[in-house]
Amino acid sequence: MARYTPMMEQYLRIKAEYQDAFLFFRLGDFYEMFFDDATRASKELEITLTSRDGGEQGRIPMCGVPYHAADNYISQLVTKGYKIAICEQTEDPKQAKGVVRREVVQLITPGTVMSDHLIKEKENNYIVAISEFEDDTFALAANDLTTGESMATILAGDHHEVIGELSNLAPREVVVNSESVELSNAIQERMTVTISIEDDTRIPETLTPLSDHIDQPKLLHVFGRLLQYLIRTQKRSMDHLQPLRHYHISQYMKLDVNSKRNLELVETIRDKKRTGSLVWFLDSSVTAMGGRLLKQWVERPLLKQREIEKRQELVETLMKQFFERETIREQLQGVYDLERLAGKVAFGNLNARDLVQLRKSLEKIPEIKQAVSSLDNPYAKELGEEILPCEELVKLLQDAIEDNPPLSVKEGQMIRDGYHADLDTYRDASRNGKDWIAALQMQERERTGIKSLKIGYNKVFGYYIEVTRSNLPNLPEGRYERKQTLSNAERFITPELKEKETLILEAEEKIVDLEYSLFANVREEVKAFIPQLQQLARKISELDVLQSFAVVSEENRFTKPIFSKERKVAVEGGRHPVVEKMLKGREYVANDVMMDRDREILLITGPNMSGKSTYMRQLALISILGQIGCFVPAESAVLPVFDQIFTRIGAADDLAAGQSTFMVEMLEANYAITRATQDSLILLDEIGRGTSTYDGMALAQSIIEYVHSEVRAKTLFSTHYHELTTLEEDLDRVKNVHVKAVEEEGRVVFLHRVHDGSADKSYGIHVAQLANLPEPLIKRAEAILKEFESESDTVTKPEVESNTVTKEKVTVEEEEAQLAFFNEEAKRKPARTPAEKAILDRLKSVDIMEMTPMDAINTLYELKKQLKS
Ligand SMILES: Nc1ncnc2c1ncn2[C@@H]1O[C@H](COP(=O)(O)OP(=O)(O)OP(=O)(O)O)[C@@H](O)[C@H]1O
Repeated sequence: MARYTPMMEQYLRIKAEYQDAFLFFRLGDFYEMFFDDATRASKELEITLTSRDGGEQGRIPMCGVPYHAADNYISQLVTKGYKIAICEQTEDPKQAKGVVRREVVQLITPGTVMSDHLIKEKENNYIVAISEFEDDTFALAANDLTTGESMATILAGDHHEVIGELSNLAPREVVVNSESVELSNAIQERMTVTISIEDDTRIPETLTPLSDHIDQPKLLHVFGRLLQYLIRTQKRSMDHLQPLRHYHISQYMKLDVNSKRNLELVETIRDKKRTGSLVWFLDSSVTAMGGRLLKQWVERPLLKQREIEKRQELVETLMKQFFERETIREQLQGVYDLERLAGKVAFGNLNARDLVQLRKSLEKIPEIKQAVSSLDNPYAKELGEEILPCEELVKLLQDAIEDNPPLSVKEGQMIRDGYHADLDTYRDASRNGKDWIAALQMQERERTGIKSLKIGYNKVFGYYIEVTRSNLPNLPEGRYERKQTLSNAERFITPELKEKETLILEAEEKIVDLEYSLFANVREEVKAFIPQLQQLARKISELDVLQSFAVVSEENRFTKPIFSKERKVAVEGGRHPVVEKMLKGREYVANDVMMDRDREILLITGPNMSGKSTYMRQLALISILGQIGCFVPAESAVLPVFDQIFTRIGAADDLAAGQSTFMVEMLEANYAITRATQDSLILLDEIGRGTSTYDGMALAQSIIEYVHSEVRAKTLFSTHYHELTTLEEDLDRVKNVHVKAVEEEGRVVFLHRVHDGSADKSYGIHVAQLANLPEPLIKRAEAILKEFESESDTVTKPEVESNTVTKEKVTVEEEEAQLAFFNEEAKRKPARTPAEKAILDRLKSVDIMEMTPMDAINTLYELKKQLKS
């Protein structure tokens, strides 16, 4: 059998265990990759592919990266979703018999990265494990390795539920059972995430304290999977893991994936950026921890009125007590990321500078505690009591660690004088030695009369006496032994200098070694404080988010909403905070939203670009802001506590995507109407526009009827089917509102103001008139419209179903109605002149989504010309 070299055999043995990762195989100063890994890595990282003798098998592909630059390459691969197994030499090559022993010391995966430049400051980096159970339930456990936070929940339902919750956590990696193929596929269809397998679900013995308080087998099952995976990949201590927190999604407002996306809560739809999202708008947090918690809160609005009001009241206090708030903000500026520092302590990869940061952060705490406690609010007092300054730790760090230590922990200069007796002795020796050398330099200058003589030090030759070439004749014979020749100077050593050098260097070596071990001890001692630091981090983040709410509410003239149990919305002068901010100078037109038992469904009409979607989103955002405890952008607001918010809001790109969009539209509408309750808010934007007019209109109407009689959720429904506005007459709780636009000096001006009643029907024609379309064409359009109107009153709109509408009934009757639609439509096609027909055909064929404004003007110009000819 053909064999590889012994080292390649070792490589293959190790690689067999890490099939799904790039194996970084340490060889001297390089990490090498071989075979397929090498071919793929050379492409991904754009590094040269070479080859190496593999033994009897001939040459094998190879590429490598220097170990000191490996971080950068690892980052690139991890960002692309790959895993990297780091395989080190685990014995001294000089002592090794045969091939040096090598082992994988860590598996770096997208969900477990710790390196600073791979994790976002204000975002968690979750890894999520999932377990599927036979009773159609799922358990999810999430962990952020950088902060040590762990939480788990149980979900009932289908993959949709799982994906919904995953979208909240936005993990980079999901760990499942090897048999969960369907689930993995469903997840990968909806999100970019690395899927990993872990079949072992036993809680590792050393980590049982993390879940001692949990008795639900499903949670333990999934947490076991998560921990097993972490242990397998990290292979190092994880002392900072926090006890598992069991959370229930029923405690929070439900926001499905679409709604979060449509409402741009954490990122914008178009370019997936944080800038322009609600989180971005709200973020006046000072610390990175606060930023992370803010995002968590935005994604999980509360349901318990008392909890909401608790936050709200503290925000109000913080707004009133400006001085205390400013003190808190100022002190928070100096607080570093305690949570992630705690993570670094646990992994042992922090340096003395991190400890200085930790000390400085902790030194800010007493003043923060003081300022919080002095706020006139019970929640603040509670926080004040819970914020504990870790004095013992501060003392330890103050005594032990220098103010400006170097980055490296192997160069000394980290430990303060007076912290350790032996260290002080060595330092004295070294310092005295150095004084002695300074004195020697003086002596030698006097003795030889050479003013430029100096004593220096370098790593290779140690201490030396340097004399420039021109002064050499003045140097006495005998005592000076030549050490090194430079171009214009000579370096010498004397026996006494040699002797002192040994003393000094020995002392320095001892200093560096001792400092390192003292530092390591301090780091170990800090470990004991991890739970306290984490608790402190939690409280500080909470405070930071609340002060952020206060700042944003004040800066943007927000008001405190009142929550009412009457299922009533009364927003006066409401605004969409992000759109308003984006208007930059142009005035945002505030609008009221009034909904109650008689106004459950608002049917919104108005021309394109008039502000229908903004109006709808505005209510959703006001509700979310209210339920996370922030003030809201309105003059006054009475709100119900919504249990869920559903949205179906089309984007421009949806329009271009055509038919498949219609399917998505129907799926989303279905999702909303089947899950919504009386306490939910539904936003449906131009439902039906993805299909042909009558189809779409029929569906839109039946959806409204269904929501009206069966669901009874508060619903905002925007539509361009003007025919639907007559529903107001037939359905008690449907009301028309419209957004107005007017003509001013021959131009359309959008007023963005919402009024009761339906929009002016001939609006489109009006716009055409403004666009200077030929008079005969406009006249003709008005005539056709009239014709439509008289017919639509008798035929086009099917009778409204009674309150007892059921799905089956709708289908049968609607079929008949639709048939009538089409027959009538065929009959009433007005006669057109050939010129008109040509123009209409041309109009039909243009794809507006593909046009530039210039194209559009040109086309219009040609059409006009055509008409005249
Ligand atoms: N109340 C308002 N005050 C000021 N400007 C507004 C207001 N509402 C909307 N706008 C501006 O008008 C633009 C269009 O608004 P929006 O997308 O809500 O219109 P729309 O009626 O839903 O349009 P379409 O029917 O094309 O989807 C917004 O991007 C914003 O710049």
